[in-house]
Amino acid sequence: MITTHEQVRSNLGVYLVTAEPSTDRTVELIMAAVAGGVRVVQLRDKINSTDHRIRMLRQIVHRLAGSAVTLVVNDDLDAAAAVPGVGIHVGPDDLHPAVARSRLGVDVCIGWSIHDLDQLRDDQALAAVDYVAASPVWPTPTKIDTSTPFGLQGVRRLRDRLPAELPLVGIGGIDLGNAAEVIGAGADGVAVVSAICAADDPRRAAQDLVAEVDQSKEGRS
Ligand SMILES: Cc1ncc(COP(=O)(O)OP(=O)(O)O)c(N)n1
Ligand SMILES: Cc1nc(C(=O)O)sc1CCOP(=O)(O)O
Ligand SMILES: [Mg+2]
Repeated sequence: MITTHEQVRSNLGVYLVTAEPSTDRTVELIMAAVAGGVRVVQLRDKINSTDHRIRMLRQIVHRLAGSAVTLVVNDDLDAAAAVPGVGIHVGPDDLHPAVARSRLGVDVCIGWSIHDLDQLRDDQALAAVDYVAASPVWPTPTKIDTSTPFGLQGVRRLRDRLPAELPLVGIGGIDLGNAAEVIGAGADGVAVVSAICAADDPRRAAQDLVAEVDQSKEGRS
């Protein structure tokens, strides 16, 4: 039996977090990114309603049928619970990951943002999640209410202190020019919004990032 940690690890990686708000164009953007090699996707839309997110998730699940892509929704437990196969990403100011796990079961992916190393004392949270995110690695105009950036040294420290089996992704200010450094610091993947969503050719942007990340991971092993 493959655990969701192992599945998520094998799908990382480049992790697409969608730009807000979500529309039909978001679904096409996800398909382009997946065609470019992305295997983990988060629908992030804090503007629209749960009903809207559920409709978006159903469309995305339908279009991704038969693929092994990991799909999560940001923050919204009711939306995740309404659509089989959809997991959730939560931060320290959201519901606790153990609450999400008890509602969603063991077969979907649950991710958790780490804003500071003190959160590593929360054994229940670490036991409930399939990956953690270093949040943020660098400052980003895409989300301005972040905590103090980890930087590469912070990512290394976080990797050293995490349970070895728990995948780590970096998020915040990551693009083709610096993704390799985040992987070099010990991350298993990079999560991006603008590097794919703001690209003229999202499929090509995803492909280039995936190639860069894959090459950096090979160089590490
Ligand atoms: C992969 C990933 N990492 C971090 C975040 C940020 O989560 P959070 O701190 O809860 O902030 P919001 O996204 O809810 O504004 C994320 N969404 N995805
Ligand atoms: C959704 C999100 N969460 C962050 C965190 O630090 O927790 S940073 C972020 C946005 C990342 O956007 P971009 O790739 O354009 O920098
Ligand atoms: Mg959140």
